[in-house]
Amino acid sequence: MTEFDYDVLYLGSGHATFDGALPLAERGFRIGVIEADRIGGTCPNWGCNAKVALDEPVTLQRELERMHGTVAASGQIDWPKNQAHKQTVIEDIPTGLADSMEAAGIDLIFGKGRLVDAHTIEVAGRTYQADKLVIATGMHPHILDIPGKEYLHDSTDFLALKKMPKQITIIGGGYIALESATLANAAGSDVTVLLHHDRVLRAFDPAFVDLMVADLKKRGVRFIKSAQPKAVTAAASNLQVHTAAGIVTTDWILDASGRIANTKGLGLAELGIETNEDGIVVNDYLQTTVPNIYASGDVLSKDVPKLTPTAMFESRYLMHLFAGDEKAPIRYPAIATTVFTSPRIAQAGVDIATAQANPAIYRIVERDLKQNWYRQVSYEDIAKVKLIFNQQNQLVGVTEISEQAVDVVNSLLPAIEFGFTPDQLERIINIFPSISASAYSKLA
Ligand SMILES: Cc1cc2nc3c(=O)[nH]c(=O)nc-3n(C[C@H](O)[C@H](O)[C@H](O)COP(=O)(O)OP(=O)(O)OC[C@H]3O[C@@H](n4cnc5c(N)ncnc54)[C@H](O)[C@@H]3O)c2cc1C
Ligand SMILES: NC(=O)c1ccc[n+]([C@@H]2O[C@H](COP(=O)([O-])OP(=O)(O)OC[C@H]3O[C@@H](n4cnc5c(N)ncnc54)[C@H](O)[C@@H]3O)[C@@H](O)[C@H]2O)c1
Repeated sequence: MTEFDYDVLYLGSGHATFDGALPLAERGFRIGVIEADRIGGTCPNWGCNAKVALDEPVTLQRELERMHGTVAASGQIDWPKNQAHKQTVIEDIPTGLADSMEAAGIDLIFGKGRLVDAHTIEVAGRTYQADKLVIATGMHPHILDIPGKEYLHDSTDFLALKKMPKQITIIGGGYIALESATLANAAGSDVTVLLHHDRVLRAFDPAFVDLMVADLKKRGVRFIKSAQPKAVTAAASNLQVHTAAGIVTTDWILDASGRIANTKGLGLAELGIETNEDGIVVNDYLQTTVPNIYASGDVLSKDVPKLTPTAMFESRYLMHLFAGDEKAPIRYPAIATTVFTSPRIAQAGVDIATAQANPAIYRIVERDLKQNWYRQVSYEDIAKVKLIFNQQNQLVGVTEISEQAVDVVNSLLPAIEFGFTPDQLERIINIFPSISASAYSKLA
């Protein structure tokens, strides 16, 4: 191994890298991390952290609204202040991460990396060699290739808006489209969502998605179905989006039509590393078609959701594999996910579509949580849960729509992942009253 500069060299510094690279370095491995942009990648800089910081006032606004005047406040969001607060909260994260990595002995190499052979990456004319390479280059926003595409903005631009435009048009019906629609609407913008077909958030329970969309419509968000954009033109004081369903006039356009794996320009094809439309193809050990080159995080072609906790799990799996304390293929646990709308929709484990398709295996119990006295404390009016049990009465899946859905799903996750039996469920004594106590009540 000593002929190489490093034991492991990572391309990219996001969660798919640092959650595993750090402990690996602490265990004495020689690690290099190459980063072309900000340390930490999408999640802390242009994703989860930025988004959830901007969303905090929305949660508060909704709670004030539900309290029906118990607390006197307008709930109006001061967008420039919200933006400034978000910036304060996230701006030191890259430095903090870089300091931790350097303190653990990791070499940070800045610049755009490209593989030149199975052990070598070139950055700005210099080459670095390692026994193992990990490609963790993430994804970038897809931008529609239409006339006037220069007027389209991506989620990074949206999360950095200094001033909230009066009118926003959002293209797409995925996580980013719905979260941004919620945020912009709550901040006072007039929001139109252009849908490719007729449904949004296809990975979630359609009945719960309909409830959330109905609430957004009530708040003034306009959804236009089958409105594929064909062109954008500039008028005197605004923009016009020409769609299959007519012309939409707007001040600002967010293109949230998906994200694409960063596989181009890395020299992958030259090395015979297989890729497809979804990313880099790997085996169950996250190994590419070149045995000493691995891939991790969003850049992977995979069946599990492309989320931060998935990237973290993969980077830690590789850490254990490289350190020799893991020999088995990767085995993903139940992965919890939410869309940060208001109310949220969160889910984990077996999903509703699978449960409905297999009634002999799964039993779905639906509860309207408005009847739950604890939810009445915070006047939760859109609050429903679907619990999925197997034939042994073990909880195998949950999906909830409510303001507190994230905490409910997180608190039920151990029961799902470890297959708690009814007897074990009875032994769980949560703090009372609390959301976890409410989530676990009547499960056994
Ligand atoms: C707006 C938004 C909101 C999101 N919200 C959530 C959320 O709430 N919860 C959640 O779980 N997930 C969320 N996600 C998804 C989450 O951000 C990703 O799943 C996660 O960041 C993936 O980590 P990664 O390390 O695989 O990729 P990234 O974090 O994208 O890191 C890849 C890194 O590689 C670098 N890189 C790329 N090419 C090269 C090269 N050639 N040389 C050197 N460096 C290179 C990039 O600059 C980048 O820093 C969100 C994503 C977006 C866009
Ligand atoms: N809360 C979270 O965990 C969170 C939040 C944001 C993003 N993310 C992650 O980031 C990734 C990207 O999110 P996203 O919302 O960009 O993607 P997405 O795949 O969730 O949604 C893309 C949307 O664009 C639409 N679309 C696709 N092609 C189109 C076209 N040509 N014209 C018009 N519309 C088109 C799709 O129908 C879909 O509704 C996802 O993998 C997601 O896991 C997660």
